[in-house]
Amino acid sequence: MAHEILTPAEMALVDRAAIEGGPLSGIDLMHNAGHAVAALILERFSGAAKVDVLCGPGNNGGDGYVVAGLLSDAGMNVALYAQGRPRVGSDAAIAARECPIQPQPLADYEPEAGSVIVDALFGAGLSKPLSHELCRIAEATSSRTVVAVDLPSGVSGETGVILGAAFRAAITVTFTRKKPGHLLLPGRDFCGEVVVADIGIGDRTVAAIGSACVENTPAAWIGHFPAPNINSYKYSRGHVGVFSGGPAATGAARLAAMGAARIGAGAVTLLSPSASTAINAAHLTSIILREADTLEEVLAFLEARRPHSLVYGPGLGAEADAGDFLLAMLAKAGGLPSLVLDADGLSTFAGRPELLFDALHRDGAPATVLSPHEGEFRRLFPDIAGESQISKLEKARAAAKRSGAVIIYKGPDTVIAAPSGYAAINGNGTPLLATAGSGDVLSGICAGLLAQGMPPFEAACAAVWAHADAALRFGPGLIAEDLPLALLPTIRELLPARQAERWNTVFGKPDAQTKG
Ligand SMILES: NC(=O)C1=CN([C@@H]2O[C@H](COP(=O)(O)OP(=O)(O)OC[C@H]3O[C@@H](n4cnc5c(N)ncnc54)[C@H](OP(=O)(O)O)[C@@H]3O)[C@@H](O)[C@H]2O)[C@@H](O)CC1
Ligand SMILES: Nc1ncnc2c1ncn2[C@@H]1O[C@H](COP(=O)(O)OP(=O)(O)O)[C@@H](O)[C@H]1O
Ligand SMILES: [K+]
Repeated sequence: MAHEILTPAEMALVDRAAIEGGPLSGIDLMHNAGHAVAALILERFSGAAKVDVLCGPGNNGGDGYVVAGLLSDAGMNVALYAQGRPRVGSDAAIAARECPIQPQPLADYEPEAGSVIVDALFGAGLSKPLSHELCRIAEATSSRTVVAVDLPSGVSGETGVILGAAFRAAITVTFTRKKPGHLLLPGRDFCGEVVVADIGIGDRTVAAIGSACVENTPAAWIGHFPAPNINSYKYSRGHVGVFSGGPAATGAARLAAMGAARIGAGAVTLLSPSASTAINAAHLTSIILREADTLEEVLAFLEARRPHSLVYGPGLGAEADAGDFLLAMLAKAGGLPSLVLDADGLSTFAGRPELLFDALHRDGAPATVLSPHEGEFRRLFPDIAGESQISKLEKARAAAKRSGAVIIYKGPDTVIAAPSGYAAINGNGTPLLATAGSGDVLSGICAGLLAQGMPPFEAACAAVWAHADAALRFGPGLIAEDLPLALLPTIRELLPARQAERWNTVFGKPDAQTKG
């Protein structure tokens, strides 16, 4: 799969394996990397008055020397500024020797208007915060056009964290695969457009490293995306149960219900306390309404209607009784359908999360997706949230392992992680989603996909991607009520893609394996 995300350490292993396996040597790869960056600059910025190439002491700097030589050969006005000389015998030292331009000391560098700046200071090897001098240069270039080689210097490729300060790139050209720092915030914000260049390392060499992380694109889950069969009927297409809150908080559950219905669940039942029945009835048409005040009434519904998934949390109130009710349901219901816990269904376990985790690890526990935003994550996993050294990716993985559930760790850089450690980082998030109730719709979309038989990790990934894609297509002015209907263009493109995937399967390409 060509959508793996590699940590800098994994990338170094891939580089080494490629060099050892041949036919390309380290300097060949560096030439290819430099070619990719130079070609992009010639394509996009050939009219620039000048190109200033800033080179560091390692192989990132080596790429910079190649870029400088190529652009100069192509007739551009190039100046080179270097910090430190490459280590004798390194590929970067070869590249520096081959470069026809004499480097000037980086300390003398002052950006000029009209120049394009190539940041080839540090990439995967960034090991400490930028010095004061480099912070000054990063700051001085912040309003200029910067093309970053591999990563903007100062961005941690592993975590996306900024070490001291970072260059703000218009375009980042990285090699072979993206790194977490290209997708996780704040790094993503410093990368600008990210271009992944092929420098001659084959997919097999990458696959052999066994990265357990992908970028969340349809390629990661389209093989599991549900499509109705010709003989489907409403309940076989997927039946979702959504728990409604009390009379003052019913909207959240209705948003989830509409999300589930629009993503293709054939039937959605809103389980409503009797006090909320009238208000829910006044707002619902195709969604089925069922009164349920007690655990017995809920269990009777589960027994009689056998829904395929449940949404528990939006609008329920974060008091302890919401959690107690869920635990009782988990203890009593045999073969509970898959479950999406969101919002109050998470917050109700603040201070006692192990009660939930124990229940989810028990034999016969349902497949569960937890979809916390930052605050809910902190309530359920305070120690993991407080770890300053690990990335959002690693936090989501640790939370999934501990809870036994798939985690959708929401935010502008949503991470989805399975208890196995397999994870995806979402790249299509949009601030248009920062609107009240959009998370409720997401929980419904996820439950709708689960009800249609999508495995939990893939359902979570698909829900996150489709949710953001719908928002992007709808555009400014979006509110949560718009989201279910806004899903239609997204689904209309996904279904033919699913069909094409089926044909690939018929012609021998293996169907996607579940990663959950
Ligand atoms: N053959 C290959 O593998 C290929 C590699 N490729 C390219 O190589 C890049 C990785 O190269 P790399 O491993 O040499 O690391 P790089 O980013 O140059 O930094 C290391 C140097 O910087 C120094 N340093 C670090 N942080 C610092 C700071 N804050 N302030 C000051 N100094 C700092 C660090 O010092 P040290 O930590 O040792 O003290 C060391 O000297 C990768 O991003 C890609 O562009 C491509 O050509 C494709 C083929
Ligand atoms: N700035 C942003 N960029 C991208 N996605 C965002 C942003 N802010 C919020 N989101 C997304 O919007 C949704 C908000 O969910 P949540 O915080 O639970 O809101 P609510 O409780 O109001 O429904 C999540 O899917 C989150 O990832
Ligand atoms: K760089």
